[in-house]
Amino acid sequence: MSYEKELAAAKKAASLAALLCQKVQKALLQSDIHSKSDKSPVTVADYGSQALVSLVLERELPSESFSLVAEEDSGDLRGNSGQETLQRIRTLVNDTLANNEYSSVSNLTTDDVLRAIDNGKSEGGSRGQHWVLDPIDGTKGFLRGDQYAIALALLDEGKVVLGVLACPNLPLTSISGENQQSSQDKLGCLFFATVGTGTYMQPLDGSSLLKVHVSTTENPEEASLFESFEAAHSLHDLSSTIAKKLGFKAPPVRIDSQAKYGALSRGDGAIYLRFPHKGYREKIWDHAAGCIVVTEAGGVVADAAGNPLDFSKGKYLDLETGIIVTNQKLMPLLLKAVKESLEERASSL
Ligand SMILES: Nc1ncnc2c1ncn2[C@@H]1O[C@H](COP(=O)(O)O)[C@@H](OP(=O)(O)O)[C@H]1O
Ligand SMILES: [Mg+2]
Ligand SMILES: [Mg+2]
Ligand SMILES: [Mg+2]
Repeated sequence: MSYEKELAAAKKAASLAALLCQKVQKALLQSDIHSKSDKSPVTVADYGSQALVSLVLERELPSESFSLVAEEDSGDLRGNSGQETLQRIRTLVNDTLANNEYSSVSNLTTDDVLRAIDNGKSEGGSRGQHWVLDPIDGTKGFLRGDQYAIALALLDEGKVVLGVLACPNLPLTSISGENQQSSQDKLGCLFFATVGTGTYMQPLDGSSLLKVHVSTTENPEEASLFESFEAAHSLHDLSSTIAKKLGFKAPPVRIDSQAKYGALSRGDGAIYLRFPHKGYREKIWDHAAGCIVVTEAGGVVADAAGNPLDFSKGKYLDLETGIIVTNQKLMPLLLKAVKESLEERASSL
């Protein structure tokens, strides 16, 4: 089955959401940032992005069975304290629609916006098709002015069949360790993949198209390792033990969001390691798009036991703690180093 129509709609939706996020990041007001019940941050851009993607997908792909599993919900926007924020989201969404090809639907009410956000309430699963959305992945990076991604994927019978990653702050050129970033670098990448057809990258303005491949290096000494910027999201000391075992020379590249998967898909680095603290449960929207972007570029994504990720179990990924991403040649070596490091860590605790 081809997913051409779905891909075109997903690229449109993610690109439009990226425009909204860029506008907010440029002029971030303190009043735009809120704390969710789990204390994680959420901004008007997270909500606005979710509403836009939901609206564009529904409009481009009319279907009775539209299902979206997305990170945010409208709960905090419905009370009195949420009204000002809701108005701001509505203005952002309407302005973004009006300035693009959707001017005829840019008169949304606050109820329309709440409904669009809550469209993302599906639970996913192993039957039928479900869209999976992280409207801003890396909200902490977004707030720092660093990396973030709009991550959109499609599940069909429990498998990821399409993924789009919009990374507004990612340079179009490599971010590998030895490449010093310069302020001249052009920013803004869109990665996309459908099952069986490879991974492509284009500038967010759509001006050119490039097929990308993961690094084919077998030698960790010449490779970069990616991990979360936030130490609370991944055990930096554990990845450093693994890196030492493998003989990595370069320090890790720490960046936020699924931009890591995008950068890996074009060979900027060779390994991405993610080891959350005990008890954390990974959500499907944090990995679905990134996973297909890397695998279609020739890479492998696995949990710490070497099993592929299973996206068919609802909102959560059910896995052996840890996510590891690399090319086919390095995976056996990496799994061995991960296993040894985890055993050493367990015996020292
Ligand atoms: N304690 C924790 N351990 C691991 N991941 C966490 C975490 N708390 C939040 N996250 C997830 O880490 C994501 C960001 O990943 P990264 O560290 O690679 O930038 C967050 O996505 P959001 O920013 O969409 O909420 C969130 O889902
Ligand atoms: Mg979040
Ligand atoms: Mg996320
Ligand atoms: Mg998010």
